Amino acid sequence: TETPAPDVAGITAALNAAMADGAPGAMARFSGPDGVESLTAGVRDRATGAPMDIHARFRIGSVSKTFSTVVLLQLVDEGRLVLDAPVNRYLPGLLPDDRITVRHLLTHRSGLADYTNAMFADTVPGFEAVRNRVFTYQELVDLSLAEPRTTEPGVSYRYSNANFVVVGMLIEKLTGKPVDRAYEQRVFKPLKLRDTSYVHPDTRIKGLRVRGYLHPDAAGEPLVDSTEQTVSWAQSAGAVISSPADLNTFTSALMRGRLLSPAMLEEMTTVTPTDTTNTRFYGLGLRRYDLSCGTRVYGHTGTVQGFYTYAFSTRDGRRSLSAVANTSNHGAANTALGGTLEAAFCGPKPA
Ligand SMILES: C[C@@H](NC(=O)[C@@H](C)NC(=O)CCCC[C@H](NC(=O)C[NH3+])C(=O)[O-])C(=O)O
Repeated sequence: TETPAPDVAGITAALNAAMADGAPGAMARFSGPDGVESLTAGVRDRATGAPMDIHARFRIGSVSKTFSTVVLLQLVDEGRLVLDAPVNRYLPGLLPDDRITVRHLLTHRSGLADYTNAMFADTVPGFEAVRNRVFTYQELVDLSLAEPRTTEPGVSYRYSNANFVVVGMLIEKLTGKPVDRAYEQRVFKPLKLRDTSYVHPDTRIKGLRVRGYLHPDAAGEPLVDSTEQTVSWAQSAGAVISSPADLNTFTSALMRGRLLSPAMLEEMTTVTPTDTTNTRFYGLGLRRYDLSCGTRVYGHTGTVQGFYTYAFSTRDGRRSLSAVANTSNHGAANTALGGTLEAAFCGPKPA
């Protein structure tokens, strides 16, 4: 089937809708057979009024989970660990259930509770309490284990940041190095992702950056500038910094098979439904969205204080979209931003 050209007006409309729904700014970058479309709206800094800039860097939240998954699956490809082995084989005594496997972590089917629900129940106080804190991986795992399991291992999809905290622990145990070295050597450098970094626990976004603004829970309260934080509450589950172009490069290279063996990429893109709409799926650290035109896109979404992100490619890696809005805790803005996917990959709506 021929690939429709992106609906550029539709992408712009989605960015403007995100702003109408409370984002100070938004931007999107589409890369396809006919070239690149870069679209920006609003501001990247409310104090200075500096306009959104397609080259600026921002926190990608859970899109980090796909970076962590790529590193771990490279280790599987190298025979360093086995997907269906118990996590406790590599991290003895860490988890209270030997039935929890590495695959259960990557598919959010481990049953490990997501400690962020309690941590951020009160959005702004919760954020202020941790924005400068530095957690060890073990402290985050302990927070999760203090809550009941959410499913028997492997039985149901239950999204949890704890899964990708354990993925970070596995990477550090198996490589003998901090996780940032693995990201750098195995993904950032080979793909020349010059705007992408993992600087935990440094709180800054270095270079040209987007400032992020957190919506408080109470309507009418002022936005909170949440740009500087350690993101130590997430680390390998959400602390990567990147840019629109680097995210396009990453998801495209992943789908083109530049990062994993064909067999491993097949494992990663083998999905199960995450809801009953039959359009949203999860593989290994990877979402699949089935769009209205039948196109399937693979990537991840991200939500971290002040930033909503989408980063997706088609299965052949020939078309990629990344989009960010510099707000969070405001679902309407996130849904509006998600409209960039249909516009980018399905083209103009039939009249
Ligand atoms: C869902 C998303 N997950 C992620 O990106 C991870 C890293 N983020 C979270 O789990 C949300 C933490 C709270 C954000 C805060 N919300 C609150 O504080 C709510 N009380 C905010 O919106 O900034 C994904 O996988 O797409």
